[in-house]
Amino acid sequence: MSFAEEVQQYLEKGLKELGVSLTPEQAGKIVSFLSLLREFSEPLGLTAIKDPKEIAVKHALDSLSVVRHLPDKGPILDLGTGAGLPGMIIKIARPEQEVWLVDARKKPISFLTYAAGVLGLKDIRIIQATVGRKDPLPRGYFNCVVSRAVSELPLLWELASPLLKREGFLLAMKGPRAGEEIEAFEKKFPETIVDFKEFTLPITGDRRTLVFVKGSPSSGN
Ligand SMILES: C[S@@+](CC[C@H](N)C(=O)[O-])C[C@H]1O[C@@H](n2cnc3c(N)ncnc32)[C@H](O)[C@@H]1O
Repeated sequence: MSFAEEVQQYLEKGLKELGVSLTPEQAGKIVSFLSLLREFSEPLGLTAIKDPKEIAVKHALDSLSVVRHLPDKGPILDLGTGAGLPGMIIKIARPEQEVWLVDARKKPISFLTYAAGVLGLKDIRIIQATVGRKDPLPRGYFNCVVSRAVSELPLLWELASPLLKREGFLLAMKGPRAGEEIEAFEKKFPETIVDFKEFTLPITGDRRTLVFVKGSPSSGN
């Protein structure tokens, strides 16, 4: 069985478990993206994961698990997208929504620009910038900033909050032991509204936590 066929099988199985439905075109684009990722992974140092099952679960299904929690409309930013995770998968799952992928490093940004062209994705902005350091991103513009494996919550909130609309929120993708981090965050930022959801990934059963942070209406973020 080819890499793409194997990834597709795991993806189909996992989508059922997640309760997410994609069109055949969207599923095909995800498989194509993961195949490109595998091809360019070693030369560009993009991701250490090579096994089709792990790629399907830890990259695609983990990224897809946030889609139902995203706002239906309005721009979304993936802060520290690296090889496009979760942002590229979100863009494929939400083709009509404006999605921005931002990373400080040049190589992943070149890869993502190429991949977006191959996949024919529209309304996607792929930008090399270090968020927080004279970055060119618009302030108060995004309905959601999503981020995986970039930093602890306090720094993430400091970077994300100026970019969010008043009603926007940060969605931080965390591992199984986010409780202490959330508690410490709430003490440091008592003016924020924090919520979280724990779940297990399909197929592997790995535990994950999604953390949602909003500025309180009176704090102006
Ligand atoms: C461990 S990688 C995670 C990449 C991807 N989100 C994932 O889950 O596979 C962290 C990424 O965040 C990027 N990063 C860290 N701080 C950043 C900042 N302030 N602005 C933009 N990118 C940042 C790094 O360049 C790196 O690519």
